Amino acid sequence: MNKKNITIIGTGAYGTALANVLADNDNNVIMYGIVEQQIDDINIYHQNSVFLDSKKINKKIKATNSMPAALENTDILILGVPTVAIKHVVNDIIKYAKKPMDVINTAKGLDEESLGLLSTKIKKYFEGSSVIKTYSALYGPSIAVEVVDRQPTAIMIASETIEKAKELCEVFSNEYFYMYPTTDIAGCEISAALKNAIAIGGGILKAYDAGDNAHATLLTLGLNEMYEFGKHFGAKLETFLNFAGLGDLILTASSKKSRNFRLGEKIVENNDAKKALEAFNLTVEGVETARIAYEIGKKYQIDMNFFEIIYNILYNNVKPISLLNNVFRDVKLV
Ligand SMILES: NC(=O)C1=CN([C@@H]2O[C@H](COP(=O)(O)OP(=O)(O)OC[C@H]3O[C@@H](n4cnc5c(N)ncnc54)[C@H](O)[C@@H]3O)[C@@H](O)[C@H]2O)C=CC1
Ligand SMILES: O=C(CO)COP(=O)(O)O
Repeated sequence: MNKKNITIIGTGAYGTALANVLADNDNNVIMYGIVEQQIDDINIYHQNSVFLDSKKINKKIKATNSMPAALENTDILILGVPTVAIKHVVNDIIKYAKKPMDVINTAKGLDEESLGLLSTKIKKYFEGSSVIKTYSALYGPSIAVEVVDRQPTAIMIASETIEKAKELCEVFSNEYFYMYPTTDIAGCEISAALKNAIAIGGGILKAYDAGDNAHATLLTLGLNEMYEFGKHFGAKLETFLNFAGLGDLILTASSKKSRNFRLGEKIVENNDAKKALEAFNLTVEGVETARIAYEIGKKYQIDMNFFEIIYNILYNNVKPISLLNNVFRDVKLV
C-alpha cells in the first residue's frame, strides 16, 4: 500500500488515536488543531496529555494551527471533531483544500435541522465544492485510550462503494486495528449515534446498582430500539449485529471509559441531569442525540420507550430513578 498524506481535523482524543494508527502504518499524518497547548504537546512531547495522559504517540505525527498548511497535499481527510463543530470546520476546509480528497467522518450524531442523518448534512456542507472525492465514516467500539495503547480494536468503515471501503480498510488495518468494510452508512450512523444515549442509561443503572440482569436487559431493549429506528432510514439488520451496532453498544453502555456512561453516573450522583451536565466538561454526544432521536421518533411514530424516558430525564427535569421505574415496564421487541 502506498503511503498516504492524511490530515486529521481536531486534536482530540479520537483524532489522536487514529493519527497513531495511521502513522504506525507508515502514512504521513498531520493534525489540525485550535488549541496551542495540544499542538505543542503533540509536536514537542509526542503525547496529548489533556485527553490521553502522558501516553506516548508515534513521533512522526505532526500538528499545526494552520488549516492551509494542514491541507497542503491531502489524500485522505479525517473529520475528528464533535458533531457541533463540523459545519464550521467544513467551511474552512472548502476554502483551503488544494485537491479532491477522500473524506472520513468520525463524529457520532444526528442532524437536528432535517431530523435525519448526519452524513446527508455533511455531504450537503461540501456541496458545490470540488474538494470531496468520496465520503466515508468510522464506527464501532474504539475507546481512544485503548487504541493509543495498541490494544486490539475492531471497527467498521462505511463508504458509498464497497471498493472504496475496502481500499480504506487497507490504509487503517494493522495487527491491532481491524476494519470491516460496509456500504450501510445509515445503519452505522444510527447505531453509533443512538448507542451514546443508551450509554447514559447504562451509567444511570450502574449508579443505582441495578444489577447485571438489568444491564443486559437495557442492552437488549436498546438494540431493539436502535434497529426499530434504523428501519425508517433503510438501515440493514446485519449492521446492528456488527461492530457499529452491538459492539459499540456493549462497550459504551458498560464501560466507565465511556464519557456518556460516566455522565449517566453523574446524573444519579446529582439526582439532576442539568446539574450533572453543568459540571461535566467533556464531549458527550448522547445528550443532543437523545433529543434529536426523540423528535425523530415522534415524527415517524416510532415506538421508543427508552428514548422517551432518557429524553425526559435530560430535558424535562425528570429524576433519573424514572429509568429504573419505567424502562422495564413497556417492553417492545422487534
Ligand atoms: N474518544 C473516543 O474514544 C471516540 C470518539 N468518537 C467520536 O469522535 C468525535 C470526536 O470526539 P473526541 O475526539 O473524543 O472529542 P474530544 O473532546 O476528545 O476532542 C475534540 C477536539 O475537537 C477540537 N475542536 C472543537 N471544535 C473545533 C473546531 N472548530 N476546529 C478545530 N478543532 C475543534 C477540540 O479542540 C478537541 O481537540 C465525537 O463525535 C466522538 O463521538 C468516536 C470513537 C471513539
Ligand atoms: O464512541 C466511543 C467508543 O466507541 C466513545 O464513547 P464516549 O463518547 O461515550 O466516550
